[in-house]
Amino acid sequence: MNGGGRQGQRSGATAVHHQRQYSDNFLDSSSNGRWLQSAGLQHLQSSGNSIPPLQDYNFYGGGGFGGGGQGPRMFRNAHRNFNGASDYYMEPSTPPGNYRSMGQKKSGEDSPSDFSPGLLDLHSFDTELLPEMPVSNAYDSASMHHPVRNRSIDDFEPYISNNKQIGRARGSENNLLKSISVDKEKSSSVAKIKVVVRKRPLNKKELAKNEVDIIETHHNALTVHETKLKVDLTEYIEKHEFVFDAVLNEEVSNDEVYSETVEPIVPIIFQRTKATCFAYGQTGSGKTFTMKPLPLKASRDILRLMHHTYRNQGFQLFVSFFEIYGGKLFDLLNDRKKLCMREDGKQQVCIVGLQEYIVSDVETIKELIEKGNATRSTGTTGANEESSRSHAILQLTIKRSPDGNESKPPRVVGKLSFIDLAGSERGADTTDNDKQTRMEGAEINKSLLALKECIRALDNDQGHIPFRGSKLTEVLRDSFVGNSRTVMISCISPSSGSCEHTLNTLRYADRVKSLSKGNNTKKDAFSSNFNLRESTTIPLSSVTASSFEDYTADSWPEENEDEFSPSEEYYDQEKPIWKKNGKTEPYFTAENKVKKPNGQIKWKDLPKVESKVSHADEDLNSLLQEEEDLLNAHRKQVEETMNIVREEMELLVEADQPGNQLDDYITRLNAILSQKAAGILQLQTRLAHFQKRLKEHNVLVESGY
Ligand SMILES: Nc1ncnc2c1ncn2[C@@H]1O[C@H](COP(=O)(O)OP(=O)(O)OP(=O)(O)O)[C@@H](O)[C@H]1O
Repeated sequence: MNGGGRQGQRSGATAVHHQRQYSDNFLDSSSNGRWLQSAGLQHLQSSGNSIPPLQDYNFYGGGGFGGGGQGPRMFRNAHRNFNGASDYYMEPSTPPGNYRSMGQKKSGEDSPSDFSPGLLDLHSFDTELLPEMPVSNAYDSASMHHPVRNRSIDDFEPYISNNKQIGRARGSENNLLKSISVDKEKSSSVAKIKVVVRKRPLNKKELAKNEVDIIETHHNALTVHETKLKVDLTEYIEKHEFVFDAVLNEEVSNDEVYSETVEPIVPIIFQRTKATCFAYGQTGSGKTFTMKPLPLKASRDILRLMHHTYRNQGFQLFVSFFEIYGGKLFDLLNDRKKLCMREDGKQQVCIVGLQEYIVSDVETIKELIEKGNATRSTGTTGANEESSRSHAILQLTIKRSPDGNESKPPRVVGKLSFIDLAGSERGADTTDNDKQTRMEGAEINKSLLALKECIRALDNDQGHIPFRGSKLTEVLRDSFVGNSRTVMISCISPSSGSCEHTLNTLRYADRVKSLSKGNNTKKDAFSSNFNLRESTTIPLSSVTASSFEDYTADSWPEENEDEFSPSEEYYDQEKPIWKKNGKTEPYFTAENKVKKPNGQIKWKDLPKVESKVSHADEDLNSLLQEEEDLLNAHRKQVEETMNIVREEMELLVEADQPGNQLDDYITRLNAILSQKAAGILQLQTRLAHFQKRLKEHNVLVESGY
């Protein structure tokens, strides 16, 4: 998680050792601010604006949701004032307040609602009166469960009118309201899973190390330019191409990120849907920077809807905020009270004791978010000075009393969850870290591994999805099943030094993308996995370090739309392998003369019998092309397998701590690898067959047939 401005502690933040300090300094998200920031000159940025724009994440202080800013970090390693393994799991700093266990529920009140459960379903609480909660001394402004004040949209105006982007805010409001009133049904057309990639700018550290930007973005696609070494140690560039639902480059503001990701799903949560937005990526890639402003922007839109479109319909908005740290749950709005996660009889996840606050204005939500962020666990990693060491989950829940009868306890209508995942680090990056950080890393990697297992299981249409592998996956369960919407924001660093991490993140994102509705056929899923039309070999000497764009324009071969797709070939092995645009074609036709991926033809390999039979060239070329495509598919298989092995091994090594049950993972990994090995063997057999045919063909041509 990113360090935020922390020059003065806000009055609302209770001063406990793990809390962050805040300042109202912020970096303008205007292009000027961004320029200064990316140039490492943020200290030159004016901090005199006392009322920053609502949409500026930096207004909300330090890291975590709503935080930001670049001020000096006063509390480094905030959660590490203790040493040694025995102190690893931090206990809540205050005793439980109004703790109410599942067992205390009155029987018969657990009536099922007629809507689908939300993430971290709180049905057990929704169907009974919410507990009376004390108003925190340190947090008076956030009145808990006070009646909705029924503020109208006009209540927001004074705040917004101070905002230099008022026009934009109103525009956005109009868009939102219009889109809902015109067609509520449209909400059902929002993609079930949307995968967005966000690239951050190079940071000071990377620039100082002369690292270059290796990510080229274009619309919803991006290309990673990976520098590799041949066996003779000459360098070449390998291109990896990916396509996602959206690709946001370093120029894109947090406002635009919101419009692209969360804004479209806000109206849906009034339609009995649960939605989740989570950020994934290596440590320091920009997850917190991206996630922080989203909940506040979303709650502003939710409140607008409640005050306009759904005025007087009895909707209420609740906020809760907790973290998963060291495999345990802590309430970030209740002095890190330790929470229990339980499954009810309907396999719905409940978080027992989680404090919810009823809110009716943006200010209160902002303060709650600040409070939660201040309480969140952070530490320093090799790649990020102030890294999120926990998964933070902020939930906005809409509830309503059944039949509009306010004497009845409100029930969940919909829920929007924001998950800022802790950053993953490879074992290789963690050598400088202390024991505490390494253990945190192990726990984080274990949960990310479990998440990956779930995604893989869903991808493979496995009957059993191992959601119970970690607390994180239990929490995320509802994001992937049932009536839900999920937005995954994959954050990537542009730097050459992070290439391997970036490719891992993008492959992970690609896997999640393949779960998306309308995109979930095996073929699509796997062809998306094979978006990696890599392996364009180019001498590095001809590439200027900073300008891949120029290089692409001038020297790189055009992508051929008709290019053979090895993915289809491999995963659809019952069909003939020669396919163009999805159509099967005969092996030996003149039309099959397809450019090689690198635009070259290996004429020197061709036998010297060309002119005797006119169509022999074409046949031969087709055969050679087929052979080459097979080789490419084979190479990709091997590479993919190696990537899986490397990735998994790193995660396994990191997660291999006493108490972690890794047998399951290892068994599953073995199964995956066996499957891959079988695929490779099959390709090798086919390749041998082709080589035999090629030989026969040469014999025929040489003998004049
Ligand atoms: N799009 C961006 N534009 C400008 N700066 C960015 C952007 N994304 C991230 N940064 C900066 O990069 C640094 C790391 O970002 P951040 O803390 O969000 O990473 P993270 O992925 O949350 O890391 P961790 O997982 O370790 O918590 C911060 O200084 C942040 O301000």
